[in-house]
Amino acid sequence: MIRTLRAVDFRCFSSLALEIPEGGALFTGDNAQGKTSILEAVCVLVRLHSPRTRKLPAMCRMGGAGGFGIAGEAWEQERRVRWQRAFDLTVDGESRESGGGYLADGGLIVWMGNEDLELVRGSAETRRHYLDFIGSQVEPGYRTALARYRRALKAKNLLLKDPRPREDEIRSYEEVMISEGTLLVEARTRLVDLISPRAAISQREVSGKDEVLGLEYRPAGGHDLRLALEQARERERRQRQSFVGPHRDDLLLSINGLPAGEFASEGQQRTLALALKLAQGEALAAVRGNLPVYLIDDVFGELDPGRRNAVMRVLPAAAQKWITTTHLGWLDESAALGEMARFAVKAGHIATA
Ligand SMILES: Nc1ncnc2c1ncn2[C@@H]1O[C@H](COP(=O)(O)OP(=O)(O)OP(=O)(O)O)[C@@H](O)[C@H]1O
Repeated sequence: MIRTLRAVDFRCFSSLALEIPEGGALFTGDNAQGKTSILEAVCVLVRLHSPRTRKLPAMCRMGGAGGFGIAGEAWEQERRVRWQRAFDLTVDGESRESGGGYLADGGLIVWMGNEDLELVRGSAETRRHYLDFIGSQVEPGYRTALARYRRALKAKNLLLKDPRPREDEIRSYEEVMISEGTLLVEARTRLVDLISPRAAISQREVSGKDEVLGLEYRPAGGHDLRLALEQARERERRQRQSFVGPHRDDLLLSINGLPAGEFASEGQQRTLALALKLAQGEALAAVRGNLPVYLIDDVFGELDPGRRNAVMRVLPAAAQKWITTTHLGWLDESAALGEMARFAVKAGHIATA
């Protein structure tokens, strides 16, 4: 878990210093005061990644020196991230030369935010990312298989666009796609088996109703990628595009047997997105043997008070939670929140609430 967080010139904060108890913290404040930025800083400190942007300069405080720094004690290591055109990373005072080296012994986090609604409403790509994120954390070899598959796919697509495609070369890239793609399909099948029952329970608990959640993994090339590629060969050559393989997979989501993106109410869709993230957290905890830190960014606004309080109850009691919300009037104070600090956030300043 995370004990301290410090930041300099990050988003709207010229400087920020927090001590967080085991249970976590609740951050309240009006819109545009800096609540999300605090959670984003944690995400960058732990995973070198922001769920809001891929553009690192966007995180440097406007009017600052053109860089940012974030540091803190996370999982008993003192981590420090500095960025100014490039990363400067240290763990316990030792420099880490690469992002991979920095991340190798970092902790686990689960980000829950309103943008998760895209998991239900958005394209299949969002759901593939969701699976890939879990796969990379819990399946040995997943990240490597994905990288090799993507490289081979890119090369094949380039060759298909060539006015005189070289069939031998295309076939050799297809061999890589078949071997790595088969690993991905097998791993994604296992992941969906791991997540499904957990997500289904969360859906019922958060909704407080008998909402039956269905997750169905749909591999675009079926379970026999070689056969699927053979069958698609003519069409792929004609249209100069790759149509089959894990880059076209989807995860079909349904509630009470109906496709969730088209039929579920907004509240049900939001609950489903939360259920997927709660399942992600449980899957990470089950396989890796330690609890992730939950970063929960203002997901409550659009849920009815029953569902809001149910989310609080369903979150693992022992996990550290960092929660932002515009107000706490709805919170059932009798819920076992554990020891959580409370802060009020106003115009880039934080005060104990
Ligand atoms: N690089 C930056 N430098 C300075 N300010 C920034 C930067 N990026 C964003 N901001 C501003 O920081 C403020 C806080 O943004 P943040 O998203 O953290 O607010 P929030 O409290 O989570 O709001 P909401 O409740 O609306 O989600 C906003 O006014 C935003 O425009």
